[in-house]
Amino acid sequence: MIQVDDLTVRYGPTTVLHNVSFAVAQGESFALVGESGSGKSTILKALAGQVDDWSGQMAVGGQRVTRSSSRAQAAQIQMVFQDPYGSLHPRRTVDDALSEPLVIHGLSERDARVLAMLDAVGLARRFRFRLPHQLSGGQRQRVAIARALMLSPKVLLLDEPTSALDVSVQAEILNLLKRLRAEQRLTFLLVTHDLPVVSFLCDRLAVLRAGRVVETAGVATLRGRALASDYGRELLASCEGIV
Ligand SMILES: Nc1ncnc2c1ncn2[C@@H]1O[C@H](COP(=O)(O)OP(=O)(O)OP(=O)(O)O)[C@@H](O)[C@H]1O
Repeated sequence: MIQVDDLTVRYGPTTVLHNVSFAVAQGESFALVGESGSGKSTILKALAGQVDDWSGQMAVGGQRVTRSSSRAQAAQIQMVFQDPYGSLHPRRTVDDALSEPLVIHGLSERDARVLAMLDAVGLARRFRFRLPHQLSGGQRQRVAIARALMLSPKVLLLDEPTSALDVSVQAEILNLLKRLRAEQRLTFLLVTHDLPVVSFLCDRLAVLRAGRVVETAGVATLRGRALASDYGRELLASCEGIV
């Protein structure tokens, strides 16, 4: 479903990704882990067409990502960010946020679709006309997830989707993502610092360091604390006892 080959990305004179390659099968949940600045978010941005200076090949659902990917193609890939305040307009209601993708893509039955999506993400219908600041962090993240799913994408790119939330709320959102993935046969590409999140939500992971993939492994290898690379072992040591 996602194929990345030899992806190199530059910001000005600085190369931040060096020949990154990995593949994610349909329905799979794949994590990108690694220290801050290793280039994890840049991979998501490149797949979403938000990076200008790149080389290599990327494809989603068999369609190559190009510098001018079409709107129809973009609808197949949606992003969810760490901080839903960043992605939700402060003066637009939940209803606005969920209706907007439908309006842009000329889709009908907006009322029914918005209500069905509120139900799908476990947000009571009474929140429909609230503003983001009238919601809790977890509720806002449910809205951001709902918005990302409005166009029935095949792939969700998740950038630290729970790291801004309280621990108890993190578990709720992780459970929600797990359920939605199964129900909607989604493919996940997830950026996180949090190895327990990988263990809970993912099938495989790639370990990044300084813009390079140093290891790709199955989640059983992570749970068995058997990552092969030196850096993978360092990451495991930093969360001793909790993976
Ligand atoms: N728009 C930008 N312009 C210039 N440099 C950037 C830009 N965005 C990211 N970078 C740099 O690219 C490198 C990779 O950043 P990226 O955000 O992909 O890392 P990350 O692994 O996701 O880090 P974090 O976990 O902190 O989000 C970093 O050195 C960062 O400073």
